[in-house]
Amino acid sequence: MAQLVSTPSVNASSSLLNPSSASKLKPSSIPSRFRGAQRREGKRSNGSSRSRVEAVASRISTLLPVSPDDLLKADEEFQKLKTVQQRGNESLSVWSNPNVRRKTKIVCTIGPSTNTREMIWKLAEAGMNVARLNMSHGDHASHQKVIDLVKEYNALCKDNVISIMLDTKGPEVRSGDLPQPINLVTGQEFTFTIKRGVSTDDSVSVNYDDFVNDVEAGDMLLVDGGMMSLMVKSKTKDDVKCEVVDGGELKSRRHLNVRGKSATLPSITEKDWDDIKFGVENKVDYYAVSFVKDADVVHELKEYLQSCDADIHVIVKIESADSIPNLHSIITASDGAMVARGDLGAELPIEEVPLLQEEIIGMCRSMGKAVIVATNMLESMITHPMPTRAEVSDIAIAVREGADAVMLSGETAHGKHPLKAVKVMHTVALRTEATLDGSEKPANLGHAFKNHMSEMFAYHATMMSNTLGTSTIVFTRTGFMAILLSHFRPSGTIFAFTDEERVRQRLALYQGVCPIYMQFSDDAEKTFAEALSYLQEHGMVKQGEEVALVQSGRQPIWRSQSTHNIQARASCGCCVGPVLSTIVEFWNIRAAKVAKAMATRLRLWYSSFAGNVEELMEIVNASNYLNCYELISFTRKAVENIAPEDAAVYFELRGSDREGD
Ligand SMILES: Nc1ncnc2c1ncn2[C@@H]1O[C@H](COP(=O)(O)OP(=O)(O)O)[C@@H](O)[C@H]1O
Ligand SMILES: C=C(OP(=O)(O)O)C(=O)O
Repeated sequence: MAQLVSTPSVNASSSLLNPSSASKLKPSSIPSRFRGAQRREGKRSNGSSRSRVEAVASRISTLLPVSPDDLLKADEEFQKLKTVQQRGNESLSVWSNPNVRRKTKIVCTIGPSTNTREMIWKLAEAGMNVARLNMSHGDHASHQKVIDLVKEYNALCKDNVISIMLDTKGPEVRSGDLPQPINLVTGQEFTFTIKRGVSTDDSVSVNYDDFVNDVEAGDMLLVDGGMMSLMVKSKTKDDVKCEVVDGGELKSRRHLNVRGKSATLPSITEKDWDDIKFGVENKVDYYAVSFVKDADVVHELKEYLQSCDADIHVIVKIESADSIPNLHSIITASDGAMVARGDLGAELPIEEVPLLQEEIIGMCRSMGKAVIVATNMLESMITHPMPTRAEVSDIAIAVREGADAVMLSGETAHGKHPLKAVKVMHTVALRTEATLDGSEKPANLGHAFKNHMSEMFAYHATMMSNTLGTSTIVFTRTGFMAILLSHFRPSGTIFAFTDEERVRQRLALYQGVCPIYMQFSDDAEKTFAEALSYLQEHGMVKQGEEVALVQSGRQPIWRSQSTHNIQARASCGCCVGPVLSTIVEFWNIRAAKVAKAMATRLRLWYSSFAGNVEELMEIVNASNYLNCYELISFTRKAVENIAPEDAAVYFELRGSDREGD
């Protein structure tokens, strides 16, 4: 069951997000598709917005979509409505905690610079949402310590939560350990050998025996994605002899890629299976699986996880040349993807990376999967306290392209300025988000979800909360509906209340989701009241602010017999009693038949709304598609015409579908 509620919102200030700071932008400095906030500002000061809202709303109510063309026209009208309505109370601005207000999440790789209690705490307070453990480095004992520290933080800190992501080493090829860095000079001869433990001035071990078989004379070897490069000249049984093309300092355990080739090892190696078991024992939230080449490996891992009853989500790292032809099936099989630009830009020509980034983000967004952009985002901050301008732009682009999260690697693992790097990422993401017109019609996820009813439900809930300018509160036991809502990218925050600690921890990765643990009461009103007072106590929602309530679940908290339920409410101050309720329930209404079933099964209860009931019924009777436009225009009229304390309007549609989350 799912449910949506709404009530009037209040502005809160934030240096980056308040309307006055947004209006300081020069119009010409923002591309047109990002000017929504400005358009709204301009219109807001332009006379009575309420009467214009009414005018547009009434036009919408006469334009009932009965064909695809009508839907387009209705959409145009809907866009006009959005530009004139009051949205000074952007729900983004109500988050007092930096982690909460920002929508794009930050993944931090934990390493020698950050693996202490003090640094984990400081990273979390600076904005880290996900702690990444790179199994290419460290041992189980050192990773165990970090996992324990993050869990300790999560247990103590009720209003912030950090996910744990275990990143497998995969079939990567690395040079061996060195007592000290070797200086490679352009033009010199240098040998990589499969013999173990070699480190001289002109040779070093590699960790992969088939390296000699995989490379040919003429291949270009890239160290650390191209920081240094060597041309293969010849090979023997054990050695690959090279000439240094671009020299530099070779340190311990550096990445080696052969330009244009993937290693022939399986994606999950024996070491990876060991690390995966370690992840199961420690109940991590995510695996980031390195060098995935096809969907089979994801199915294999998921089967294994199911066999040991481990509820861990799988993020595929897109970094192998071989993965590109199989992108669609790989992402379909997974819970999300990481654009691992380091290896991707080594296996493929570097100029392909931004194009692939955009394509992978787009694919994940259309398939309802999480997506992370990784590597080199603030690389210069490993040594410098300030980022380059190009790095700042890189973060902004990932945010605009719609990534769920952006990732820091060496910046937080072994950099000199880990906290500054997180703060820069936080500020740039937040600033960029403030220019995005989040009130756009939500993305259509097509048939990405098996549970089509839930998808449609989340779509309309998003539409309604965007139009009314509210945050969303979702009650979820499995996280499903919170994740679904996140994929539709509502303009307001998604406050996800869950009674499962694991779900709370997992949801930290998802764009726009603020996960909160709460025990659900059998009494739905009590649960609502507790959720609202939690948000008010924590300064996340102000008294009188509009909120939208959405509920979903096989074990619903709202009404035991229903599956889906949208409700729009207006509350006065901290009063949670319904002032305006619009409840739409779907039961066994298959997608194609939704419209008719909804209209014919509609029932209406009302009090103090006599004036508009006839009009409402006209809308409903004339329409064979009761959709969000009508709900919204109806809701707005009701809000504007009724004294909030005594209105109670409630209409309901029923079917018998039992799907849910
Ligand atoms: N757990 C760890 N222990 C020691 N060093 C680490 C650890 N994690 C990361 N690092 C260091 O931080 C660097 C950057 O991290 P990352 O990008 O995740 O690694 P890599 O690029 O080597 O795969 C690594 O190359 C390594 O030097
Ligand atoms: C994120 C990446 O993977 P890793 O840090 O494990 O090399 C990458 O290659 O960009």
